[in-house]
Amino acid sequence: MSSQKEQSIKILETIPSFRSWRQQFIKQDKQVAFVPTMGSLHEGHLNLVKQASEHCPIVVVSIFVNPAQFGPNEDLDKYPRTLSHDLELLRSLNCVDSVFLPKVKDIYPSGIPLEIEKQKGTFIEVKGISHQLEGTTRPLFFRGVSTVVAKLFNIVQPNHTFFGQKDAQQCAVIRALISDLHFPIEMHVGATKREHNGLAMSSRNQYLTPEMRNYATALYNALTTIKNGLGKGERNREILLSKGYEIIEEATKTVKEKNLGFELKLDYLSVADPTTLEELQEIEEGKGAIISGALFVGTTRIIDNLLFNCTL
Ligand SMILES: Nc1ncnc2c1ncn2[C@@H]1O[C@H](COP(=O)(O)OP(=O)(O)OP(=O)(O)O)[C@@H](O)[C@H]1O
Ligand SMILES: CC(C)(CO)[C@@H](O)C(=O)[O-]
Ligand code: BAL
Repeated sequence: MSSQKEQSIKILETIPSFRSWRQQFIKQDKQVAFVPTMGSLHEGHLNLVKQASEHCPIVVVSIFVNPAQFGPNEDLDKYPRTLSHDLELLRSLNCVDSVFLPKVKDIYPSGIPLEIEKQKGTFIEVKGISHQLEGTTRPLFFRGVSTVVAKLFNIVQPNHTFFGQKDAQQCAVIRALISDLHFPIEMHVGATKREHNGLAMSSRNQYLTPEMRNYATALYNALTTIKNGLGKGERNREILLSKGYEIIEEATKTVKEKNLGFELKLDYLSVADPTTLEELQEIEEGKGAIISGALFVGTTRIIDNLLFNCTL
């Protein structure tokens, strides 16, 4: 079965061609698993695809760099686009049935200028959990993600969908979107894949030199220290966070002293309620927490999170 899949991976670039291909599995009553991505694939993505293939006989991956989730001053133009390598990787898995590669003009028929005042058409916002944490620095990010994911769900009509824990708030937002819009889709969250030094894999790691990648681990180390503190019974927010700040400060100082030609700058560290995503003042027994953060490594912003006694 696998070598057959390798040969017959269906590359579909239009919505009608995708819909028409999808139709056969409705007739055959075959379940479809869907992994949405922005391409530039790495082990984190591939692991989600493998999990998808364990759940359903049919696996669909989309590759679409979604303009609506980029701010006007973010990296839409330089976001890595490595389509032929991505397809090679997906073929090597022998479990992907179709790769959906929609065009911007088809997903956004009214156009998609990055300035919100100029935008036209339909947008989806999951209120209450889109504007804290990542939403503070990227206020339109989850509106863009929610909109494109809803559109992709309507086109792909998956039975199961797979998202990565690395983007924890995105998982919370998509779970709410599925529930609020009554999509008949079961959501799964795959564990974060990491480099050997702990750095969470991310397409944007390509922007980092090996030295930057080395110092970027300060974020993971800070989150791990906070989680270990919780594990040892510490429940005071300030004490927990201060240990994380210390690690970031030390790395920031070293990078400055060594004059490495870039800076580390902390965006935030957070210990938040897994349901409301609001900051926790006291971490109550049995409640759990999402420990997360974002760090600028030069101009590249990396994110990461760890879960304490909770799931997404
Ligand atoms: N290290 C990882 N481990 C597990 N899943 C991941 C990892 N990185 C990304 N994913 C998941 O893959 C899916 C597609 O993500 P995306 O294409 O944006 O890649 P990315 O590496 O997160 O890129 P970016 O640099 O934009 O953050 C998302 O569900 C995301 O959470
Ligand atoms: C879910 C997603 C594919 C929507 O563009 C993107 O936010 C991502 O890759 O995490
Ligand atoms: N995985 C998140 C996509 C983004 O940062 O735009």
